[in-house]
Amino acid sequence: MSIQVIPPVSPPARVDSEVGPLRSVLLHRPGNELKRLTPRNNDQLLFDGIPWVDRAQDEHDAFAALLRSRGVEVLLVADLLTDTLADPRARAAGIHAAVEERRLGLELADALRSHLTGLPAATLVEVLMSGMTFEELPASEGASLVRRMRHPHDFAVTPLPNLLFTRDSSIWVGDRVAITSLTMPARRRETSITDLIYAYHPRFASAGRAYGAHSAPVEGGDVLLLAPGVLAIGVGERTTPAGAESFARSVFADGLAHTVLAVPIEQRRASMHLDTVCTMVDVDAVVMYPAIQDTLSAYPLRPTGEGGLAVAGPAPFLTAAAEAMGIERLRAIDTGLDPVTAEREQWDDGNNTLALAPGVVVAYERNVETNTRLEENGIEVLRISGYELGSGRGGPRCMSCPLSRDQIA
Ligand SMILES: NC(=[NH2+])NCCC[C@H](N)C(=O)O
Repeated sequence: MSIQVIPPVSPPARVDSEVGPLRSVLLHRPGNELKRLTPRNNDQLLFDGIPWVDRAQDEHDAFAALLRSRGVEVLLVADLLTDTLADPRARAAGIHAAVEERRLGLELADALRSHLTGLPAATLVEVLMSGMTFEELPASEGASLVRRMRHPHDFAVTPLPNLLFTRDSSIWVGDRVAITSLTMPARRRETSITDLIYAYHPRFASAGRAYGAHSAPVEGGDVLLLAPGVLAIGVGERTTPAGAESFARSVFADGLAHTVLAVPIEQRRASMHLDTVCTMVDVDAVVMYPAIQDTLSAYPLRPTGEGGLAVAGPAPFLTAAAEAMGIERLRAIDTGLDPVTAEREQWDDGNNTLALAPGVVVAYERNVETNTRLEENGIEVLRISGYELGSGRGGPRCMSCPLSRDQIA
């Protein structure tokens, strides 16, 4: 008698909330792109330090292992991108996005394109993620003025160290994926990679798109799916008011939401995204940076019958959110910290938790006080170390893009 092996079925891509049991997630294991960081370029590349890459990889592997041990399927960007580049259209598009003719000049851009076209998929993936210096270009390519005048260590293809933060470059809302529009020049090309994966990887062949080819800036770290049909969008250093407005229009037009709360956040690095100051830890609870708890506000946006947008508020965030979610109260778990500890732990992404299920979150272990208060409030905290990962200013939520969550019962 033969035993039939039934292959594991991938859960369908669909995300309706921040806390529904997590089934599948997109991560990026940091690689050689982090080795491009130097004290001269780290500010521009949005890192606050120079990570020890091997250790960052170990920490990331432990994060992925924790998720797997909890039954979450972990997909990695590099693997998906390698499969994706088997399609010649994907290769051409990836190369097109990586070669900046304006910076390289016609001569060198042509030479670089033909060089990249000839590379095997695995090497091309490496170049698309880690970039390429002028020195690394084969000597035969492009005897251009640009090449002669640039420093050998300058980048012919810029590296993408922030790929690690998969949260920001695509977002699932319901059964559709939105490719975001990233604000900072150092990150813009990341969306060409997510775009290719969702367009050409067989796994996502049937995925519908949200937010079309809009260009007003919206980053995934600013978008919280508070409840099915209710989104909060932070507006600050990254997502602009125009971005929040056009994202709202688009999710309304697609019937993916009935309310979007536009939430002003301070325009500074410490609070670059809404998820740096507030993340959901349960169906009716958030962990929030205490300093903003009383002042955070929201402009509720709703569709009008004729395809327009009604803008209300501003109203206190917690009240507006609870009303839109149809619950009596959205609890902001009081981490009860003194202002200095709160500020230190917020900086280290203490408020940036990833929910694996209602009341179960992944958090950086270093934020001892915040984690203790979460536990005192009945939240299960799964700790990971992030001493090296954290130098990019991102925690467990930033480093993960949920592809599939179960509905909340
Ligand atoms: N969702 C987030 N909070 N992402 C953090 C992104 C950090 C990254 N270095 C940046 O500045 O863009």
